[in-house]
Amino acid sequence: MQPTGLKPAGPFAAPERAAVYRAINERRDVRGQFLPDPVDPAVLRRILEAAHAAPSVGLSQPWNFIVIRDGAVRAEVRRAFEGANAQAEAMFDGSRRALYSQLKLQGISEAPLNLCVTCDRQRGGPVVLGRTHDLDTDLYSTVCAVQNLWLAARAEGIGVGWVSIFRDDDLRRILGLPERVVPVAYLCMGHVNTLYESPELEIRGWASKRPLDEMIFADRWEGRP
Ligand SMILES: Cc1cc2c(cc1C)N(C[C@H](O)[C@H](O)[C@H](O)COP(=O)(O)O)c1[nH]c(=O)[nH]c(=O)c1N2
Repeated sequence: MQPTGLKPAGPFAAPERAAVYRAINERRDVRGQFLPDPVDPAVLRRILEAAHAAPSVGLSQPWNFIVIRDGAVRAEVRRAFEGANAQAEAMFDGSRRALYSQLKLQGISEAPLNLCVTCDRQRGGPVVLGRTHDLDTDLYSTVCAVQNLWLAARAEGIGVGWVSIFRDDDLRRILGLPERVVPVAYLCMGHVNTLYESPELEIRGWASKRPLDEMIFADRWEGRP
């Protein structure tokens, strides 16, 4: 007799597996391909349900989703990006700086929907199972929710672009976040007709994908000390 709550768990049927891997492999970070069409609330709901189904430390579910449609708020966020991006550009030298200045790194105003995924660092109380020795596991949990969201959005034909070039204080002020709440991911979202076949940063010559075999070590760290 199986204990209550268990159900059979075998591999998915081949087309279902293919769909999962397709979503993973065809997910892209979107900056410039957003269409102005609004995102259907039912579609957004499914995408947020996917995010909310993510694993979380001690089942603390530390995330919130701030849904931003207001153009005035987006304009303010866009200004915050411009300020931080000017600082960012100055951190690179020579030809890297020139290339950086040509990259489009956000679609805040073009995307009809922006979403800030936050992490409440006090969710679940003072002691959370699994977070007792690594306080950042609530942040890792929130990132799991972001990845679920990103994959579900791909399956729905909704592009997502993550923007992290902000001064923390700016986002906090604009979105009215209390001290205990961390803005983990600022996402631009909207319908897309086309997506790049590989990461745009690779196509534009900024960075390239590394082979998986370089990433796999056996038993111990095998890279540079
Ligand atoms: C935590 C974090 C933060 C950012 C990003 C991603 C992640 C995970 N990415 C997107 C990033 O550049 C992109 O994921 C990689 O280049 C790989 O491309 P694909 O996502 O596979 O298309 C990103 N992109 C961008 O244009 N502006 C940004 O500020 C950021 N910030």
